[in-house]
Amino acid sequence: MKILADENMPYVQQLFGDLGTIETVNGRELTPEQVQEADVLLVRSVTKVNQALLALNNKLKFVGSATIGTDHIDQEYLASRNIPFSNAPGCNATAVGEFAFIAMLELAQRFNSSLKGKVVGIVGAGNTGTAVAKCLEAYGIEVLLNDPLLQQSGDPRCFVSLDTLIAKCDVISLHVPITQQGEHKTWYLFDEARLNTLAENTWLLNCCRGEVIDNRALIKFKQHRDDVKVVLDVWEGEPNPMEELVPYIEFCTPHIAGYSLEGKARGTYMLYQKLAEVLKLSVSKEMDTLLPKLWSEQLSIAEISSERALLQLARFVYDLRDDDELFRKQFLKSQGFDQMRKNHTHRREFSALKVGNTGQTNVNWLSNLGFSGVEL
Ligand SMILES: NC(=O)c1ccc[n+]([C@@H]2O[C@H](COP(=O)([O-])OP(=O)(O)OC[C@H]3O[C@@H](n4cnc5c(N)ncnc54)[C@H](O)[C@@H]3O)[C@@H](O)[C@H]2O)c1
Ligand SMILES: O=C(O)[C@H](O)[C@H](O)COP(=O)(O)O
Repeated sequence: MKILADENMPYVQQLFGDLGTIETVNGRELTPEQVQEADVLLVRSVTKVNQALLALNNKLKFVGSATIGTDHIDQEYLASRNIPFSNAPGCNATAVGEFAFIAMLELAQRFNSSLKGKVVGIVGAGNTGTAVAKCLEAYGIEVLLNDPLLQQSGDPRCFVSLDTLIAKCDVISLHVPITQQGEHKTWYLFDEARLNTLAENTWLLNCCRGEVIDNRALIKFKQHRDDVKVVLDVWEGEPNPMEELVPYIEFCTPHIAGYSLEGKARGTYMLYQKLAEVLKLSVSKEMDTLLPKLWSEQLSIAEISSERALLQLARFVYDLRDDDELFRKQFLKSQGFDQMRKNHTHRREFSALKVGNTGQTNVNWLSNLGFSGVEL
């Protein structure tokens, strides 16, 4: 069996090695000729899987995408050819949640403000939006949710309209899929008109898909609204963000909010489980055996006495400033955006850090935030 896998997918050899021959490929540049002989195709978000890509292949038994988003997959076409497909819902939700939380702490530090006391609005309350809310609520932040689809489906949480969220929130974090049709389409959800409704001093974060914000309109908006601060992990026209936009953005990253080691491993592992199901094989491998051990058992804290101290702890896990600095140096170079993604050192999730409590009792909330080993 020939298994074609994106080169940016960790643990493919360990999980799929027994099942066939693995060939790794540059997902962005994959051609129909390369796919021709594949029995299994494992991709990430940069590969458009459609009729054009699969035109020469008549033996494909499974397509898997180790991602949450599925906008790069023509699922109707796969179904028409009876090719089973699976993505990896939720695989990197914790990574995105922690990324957005850390970015908010960084913004607070940069603008001599405090995240504590702000109201945060989450647009799209699925896996990643809920993961952000979990971090914020653990830290005692008030969160408002907007998700008309979940609201209509009877989700028992409390929801508000997007207009109310914009009016009431100091911080807005976007977590919707990209959709181009229907009543709740998200393409340019934040267009010029909506950007102009943002309250003074709003912080806006986008960790979902670039085209949820009209990036040209954002440039125009920022030219006269310096009070609004923006964090972008995703960009219209990836891998080529608009050059004029970058100077207006507080923290820039190349679509790596979901790039925790755990998140990527979970993505590959979920495809392994799905392929085993499709091929009627038993699942013989455990995900936990793939990951390195807990990161540190040494870190003992008396208490997190201030938001600054919390940021220090967060930076120990992931220092967003490093990626931002590298992004500004690299994004205009040929393949700069993709090289940064390819070479990204996977950060660990909070759960990989075992924090020892040296006796104080007021650090219990850190375990709600996701850290391991915090005890009363
Ligand atoms: N930056 C990254 O690395 C990264 C990582 C993971 C996911 N993503 C992106 O984030 C998206 C969301 O991921 P998820 O796991 O939370 O997906 P999800 O499907 O669990 O949740 C998305 C939610 O958005 C809601 N929604 C859809 N249209 C909406 C609208 N117009 N207004 C408000 N809510 C709306 C849906 O009802 C759903 O509950 C993915 O589709 C993917 O494109 C990016
Ligand atoms: O949809 C997702 O899960 C993310 O956007 C994904 O993690 C992006 O990373 P990529 O698949 O492009 O490596």
